[in-house]
Amino acid sequence: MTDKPLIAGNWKMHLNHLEAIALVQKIAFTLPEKYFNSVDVAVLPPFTDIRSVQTLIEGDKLSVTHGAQDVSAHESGAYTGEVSGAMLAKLGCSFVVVGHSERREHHGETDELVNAKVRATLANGMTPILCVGESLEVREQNAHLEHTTEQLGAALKGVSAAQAGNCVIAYEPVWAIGTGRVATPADAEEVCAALRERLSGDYGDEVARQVRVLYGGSVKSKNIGELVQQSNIDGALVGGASLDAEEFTKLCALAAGGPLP
Ligand SMILES: O=C(CO)COP(=O)(O)O
Repeated sequence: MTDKPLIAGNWKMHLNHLEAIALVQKIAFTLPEKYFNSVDVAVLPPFTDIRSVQTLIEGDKLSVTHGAQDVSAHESGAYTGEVSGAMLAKLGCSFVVVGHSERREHHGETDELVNAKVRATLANGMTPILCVGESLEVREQNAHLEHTTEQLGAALKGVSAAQAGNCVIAYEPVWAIGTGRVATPADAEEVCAALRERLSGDYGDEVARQVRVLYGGSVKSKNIGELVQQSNIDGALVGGASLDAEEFTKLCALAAGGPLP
């Protein structure tokens, strides 16, 4: 519903810090400055790359923003292997992906933990990119709207209207992630509209309008155009296609309304 879409590249567990620098440089080199008036572009590298990406972006005053793929629910302390919100904020992160289905599935993240991570992100002045999405089984039972809106409600428990307005929601159907099987624009729009309606019910129309709702799952340059034309889709969370500078910049340019760089 916002005028300016957000295209966020979730690199997942790919690229070391040197490869990360090369990719951000290629993106910034390929995408002329004027595109950034019409699209926000973010990269979400692994933790080990963030400092290098920050140094490059700040040093060269690039218009690309950056974030992280996860955060600890704890402020600090004896939590071996975890990274706190304060540490990420100090690295200039604007965004943190929270509740990605890969973390829910492989790391047993519950709605309660996702909620704690949303709050940890907000408490440190960053924007959560809160992921929700149904499995194929849930979709086949036609329970996808209920499932995703309940995930949203649970993740935002205790979050104020002002904080909710500063969240990004990403609808990522699990069956569309990394499979090449993109949701149809109509299917994606149906869920994104339901998520916005839930936000409106919980926080009012103004907050619901303010929040960017993204679609994620096999987004490529060939399907981004139709997706961002949907009235409730404000951009995309891109996995595989975000690792290829040419494909990713093409996708960003198309989200900005073109022409191709
Ligand atoms: O999980 C995703 C982004 O967070 C989507 O991944 P793909 O674009 O590779 O399907």
